[in-house]
Amino acid sequence: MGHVDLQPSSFISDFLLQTGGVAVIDGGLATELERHGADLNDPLWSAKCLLSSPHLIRTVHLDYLEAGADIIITASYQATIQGFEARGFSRGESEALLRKSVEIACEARKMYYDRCIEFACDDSEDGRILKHRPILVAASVGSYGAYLADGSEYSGIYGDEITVETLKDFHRRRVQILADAGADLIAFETVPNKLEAQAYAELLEEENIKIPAWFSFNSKDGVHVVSGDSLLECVSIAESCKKVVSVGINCTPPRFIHGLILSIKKVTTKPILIYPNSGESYDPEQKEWVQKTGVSVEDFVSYVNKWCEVGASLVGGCCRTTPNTIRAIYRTLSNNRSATASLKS
Ligand SMILES: C[S+](C)CC[C@H](N)C(=O)O
Ligand SMILES: N[C@@H](CCS)C(=O)O
Ligand SMILES: [Zn+2]
Repeated sequence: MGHVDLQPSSFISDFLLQTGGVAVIDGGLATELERHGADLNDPLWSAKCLLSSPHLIRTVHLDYLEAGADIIITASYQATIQGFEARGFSRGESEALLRKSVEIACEARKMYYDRCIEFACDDSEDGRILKHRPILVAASVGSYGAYLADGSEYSGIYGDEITVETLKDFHRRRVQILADAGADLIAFETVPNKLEAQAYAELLEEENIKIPAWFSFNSKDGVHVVSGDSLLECVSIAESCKKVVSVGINCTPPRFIHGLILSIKKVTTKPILIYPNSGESYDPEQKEWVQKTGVSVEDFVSYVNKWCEVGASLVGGCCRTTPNTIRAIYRTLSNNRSATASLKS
């Protein structure tokens, strides 16, 4: 990926030095797969495409890189060994599918670099950003609630039977496989409650996971994480874990982000990441979004500089955001980023 130090403490700060102070995360992966015609009404949701259309996943990763993303997130959000086994795959086949999610993203990065050499230009006439730069592949780990495939990652209510140990057992092998598959970091995404944050932090330490991680929580009131647990307590768990290199918020309406960054800043010294959704709401029964309840790309992007001013260092989009959103974020940030880079040179 370039010359980024692999020490957790400086991993993101070194990367940010190379990106001009702020890094761009990609946008909704499942959203784009659906926009290209994939039917995700399935317990595996976006992970279904690892079986049916890996080429489409690669295309979407490439589209995000050409829109200016510095970090792409793999299609493993709802890819679990338990979910694949329920589909009739063997343990070995299920593990291979997890690895495949990382391989696809790495292939897209390689193809992108090849295109940069072929068409060398920072901003081509057709709007593609073909700029050789360090690119990180983040291996997505969606929550236990995502595996339940009923929208539980938006409630975070797992019931009394689910404990830290249950969650560690659920995620252990999956995290080990993804960590050894060639990704640069693990993206624990859409973390809905404190219990799961605790389980991830313990797994990172106990399993001696060799790559760093980020923790990204979701909120539906701008104050707590979705379960109602304290955001500050959740962020503090991330703050205490040396292997966590960034902490923040994803898949949360843009209107809450400003306040959430101000809260997070009180309890972390780590770089803050945010990749909100469009603000639309999700119907878990139909597995569909309630359209037109969110904000336009223009409104979304109008917040971006403010989010950075108050402390966000990595900015992208989650569900219902597209390469257009990411291109607009890239453009909004690029003036600031080149100014920072020239000050440092
Ligand atoms: C982030 S939500 C839109 C993911 C989808 C959910 N786990 C489902 O299977 O419906
Ligand atoms: N990385 C996942 C997150 C879903 S909340 C996606 O973009 O589909
Ligand atoms: Zn999302």
